[in-house]
Amino acid sequence: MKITLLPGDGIGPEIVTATVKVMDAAAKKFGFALEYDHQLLGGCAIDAYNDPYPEVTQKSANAADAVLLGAVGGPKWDNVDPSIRPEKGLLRIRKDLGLYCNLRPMKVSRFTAHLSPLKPERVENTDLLIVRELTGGIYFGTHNEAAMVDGVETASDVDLYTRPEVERIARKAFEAAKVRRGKVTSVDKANVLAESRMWRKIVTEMQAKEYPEIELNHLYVDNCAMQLVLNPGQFDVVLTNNIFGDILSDEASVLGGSIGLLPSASLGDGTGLYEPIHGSAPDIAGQGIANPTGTILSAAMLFRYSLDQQAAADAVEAAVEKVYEDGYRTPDLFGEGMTKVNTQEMGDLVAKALLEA
Ligand SMILES: NC(=O)c1ccc[n+]([C@@H]2O[C@H](COP(=O)([O-])OP(=O)(O)OC[C@H]3O[C@@H](n4cnc5c(N)ncnc54)[C@H](O)[C@@H]3O)[C@@H](O)[C@H]2O)c1
Ligand SMILES: CC(C)[C@H](C(=O)O)[C@@H](O)C(=O)O
Ligand SMILES: [Mg+2]
Repeated sequence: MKITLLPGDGIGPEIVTATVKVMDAAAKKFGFALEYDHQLLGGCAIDAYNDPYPEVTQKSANAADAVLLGAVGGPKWDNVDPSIRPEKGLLRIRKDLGLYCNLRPMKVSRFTAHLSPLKPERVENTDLLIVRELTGGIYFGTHNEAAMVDGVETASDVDLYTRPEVERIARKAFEAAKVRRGKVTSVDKANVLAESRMWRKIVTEMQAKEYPEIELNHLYVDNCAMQLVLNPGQFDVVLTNNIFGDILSDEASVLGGSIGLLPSASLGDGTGLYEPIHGSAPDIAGQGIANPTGTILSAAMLFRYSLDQQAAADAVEAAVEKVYEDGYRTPDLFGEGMTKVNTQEMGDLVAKALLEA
């Protein structure tokens, strides 16, 4: 099976290297072959091709069974033309592969709940899935960069959704809720935004017509941000648009102790892309201390959704659990009585636990 590897920038190459060890261990154990094609995306691709999503990467990704991404971006490219920023490369690959559905599961682990910024008893029952629309909304509306309009410097971004875009992502959320705990919370800003009012209307109609067995409630995004801290256990599936999903998933991630733990799957009708939810962490890049767990768990999602290797997916997740149970931690989660490990040691430990299970 062909996997395009896009390590990207900052800590990206470190966490992807650690994850490949785990993927290789899983392939060995479950008897399938993985063929990797390393390509460039983001800042490193700007340096090499003056293009954050060069043609060679496009060809590889489109031909692959799945794509594994580290992260892109960093201060080195902060002042490049906005049309070729590293992040633009990420948006382009999402659009090119038609990855409208971004799944960001957040389950607080019993091994890290005590490191949550909240009291452990407040977070220990948290098990939610953010279903984020990924190829529409304000990220993909017209961007007018700052320019003088009537003598005033002005910039704007258009927030646009169509009915089919809302319906297909809402369907993913309702279907996910069916095999979870049967509840969808749709998050919008319908008290202010026309886009949100249409979103809420469509989601409400779909629940009534097609998913009466699913419990649906709506929250404004500001209230949702507060509820995530106050009572995260109330959420099952959180359905939301591109920008709110981006913000709420970083907020939710840290309830379990570190943003380094959260994986994601970006799915459409073709090749899927898998990446941790965090960025290139320039502040710790090159030190070998980044937590690769979110990327390793993204590889588990890759096995599950793109390669149909369910046993391998379960085994990767179980191996991560075992390594945490045994007390190994990267510095972001290090505490009393734990054994401190670096990025590559964490990858080695998970690979070993998987092979020995
Ligand atoms: N999917 C992506 O490629 C992606 C996602 C988010 C941000 N970015 C980009 O990354 C760059 C940096 O963004 P930022 O600093 O706002 O967010 P970030 O997620 O890179 O970092 C935020 C904080 O979390 C820490 N952190 C992140 N991942 C970690 C890990 N695996 N282990 C331990 N600590 C970790 C960082 O050290 C930092 O303190 C920007 O250029 C941004 O656009 C890329
Ligand atoms: C880097 C950026 C474009 C990206 C996003 O906003 O989608 C990131 O923050 C994410 O969460 O994947
Ligand atoms: Mg983000």
